[in-house]
Amino acid sequence: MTWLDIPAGHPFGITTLPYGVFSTAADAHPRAGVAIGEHVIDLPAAVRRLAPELAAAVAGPNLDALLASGPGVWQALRAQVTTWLTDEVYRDLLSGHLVPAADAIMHLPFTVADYVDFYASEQHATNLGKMFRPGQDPLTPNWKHLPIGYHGRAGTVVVSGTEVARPSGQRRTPDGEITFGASQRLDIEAELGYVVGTPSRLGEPVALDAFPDHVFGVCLVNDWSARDIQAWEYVPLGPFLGKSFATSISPWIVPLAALGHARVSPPERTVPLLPYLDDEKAQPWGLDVRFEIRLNGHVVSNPSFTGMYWTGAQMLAHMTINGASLRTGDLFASGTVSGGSPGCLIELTWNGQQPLTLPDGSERTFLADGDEVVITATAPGPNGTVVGLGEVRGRIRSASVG
Ligand SMILES: O=C(O)/C=C/C(=O)CC(=O)CC(=O)O
Ligand SMILES: [Ca+2]
Ligand SMILES: [Mg+2]
Repeated sequence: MTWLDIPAGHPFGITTLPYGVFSTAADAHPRAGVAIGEHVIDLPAAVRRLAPELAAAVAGPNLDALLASGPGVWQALRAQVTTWLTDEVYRDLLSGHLVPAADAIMHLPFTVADYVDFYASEQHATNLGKMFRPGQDPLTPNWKHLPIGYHGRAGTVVVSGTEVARPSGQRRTPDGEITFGASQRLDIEAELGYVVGTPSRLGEPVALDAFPDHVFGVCLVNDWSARDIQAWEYVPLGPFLGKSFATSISPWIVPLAALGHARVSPPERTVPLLPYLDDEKAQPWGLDVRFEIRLNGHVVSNPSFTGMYWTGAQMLAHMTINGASLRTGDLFASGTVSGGSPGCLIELTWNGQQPLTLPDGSERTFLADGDEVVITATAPGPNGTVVGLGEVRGRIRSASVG
């Protein structure tokens, strides 16, 4: 129990303690913070006062130093923050370092090194296969042998709240004409992102059970996708400009330590896996995370992460099995989460053939200029608590070209 007044069931209760980067009107320096209820702990200031031995890990304008400091420091800092918030002794000292969350301006929390996007939902892969490759098996022959992924564009990862300009590019019309212009099929993709802290050495794969030694935590990802640009460009090298214009992430990174109660076994594997991916005897890294997607304030879908075929540990093991090294700040995303209900509009409207009707009477197949999408998610915490993953929000503005 914390001495702070937090409404029961708050997604940022004492069992969450996510890390982000904020500034305020009074102090414009971006710095690390921990969200607790309707407040943010000014972490560098609190640590200088209460745990100076950890000061180096929370210094600087972002979470880069904390990510690089490794699991020992991550555990020590989380234990400290928990003690400050639960032991009355710290009440007066810590109160001076609490900022109202409403005053916090959130920034991109870490320097994104490499960005990789996977394709780990069997439901999503099956549906997209049917739409993009009609007449073929929806799942490609490799799908159940390895987590398929591609390298994205790290420099266009933006923090929640950043406006997204509608991309322009080449499309092919149904009668085969090649045209240029603003995307007419702009979509969302609700995903879970994994944030790498501890780097690895070139030439040394990261085994399944080393996942928590390297991954600091998770965030929410909206991998904006221009389906018309994507459908024309993607053969044979995969997604390119249809997905590289912007990827939004939530401002709060929830540490893996907060997700202990959310861990579940992934679905039964119907195809035997090679040893480096075989997690049958390993600790399971499936996660019971429930998403909610709102379009202009209206809930349009509630996908569940729980049945994702591939786990984060398998994605990491696969990403490094060739000896590719990890850097602090690498971000890898799960791919669209479409368990139970879809995590993108192309599935929700079945390739634009079944428009959604919003409560204001307007219809949507894909996103219109001015539309705002908010993705939130929660996971179960200990003793019936809720661990919130916060939100990733973005509004579409009109194309600047075309
Ligand atoms: O099936 C395809 O050709 C492509 C599908 C996607 O758009 C996949 C993607 O970005 C990964 C994902 O989010 O699942
Ligand atoms: Ca994606
Ligand atoms: Mg993207």
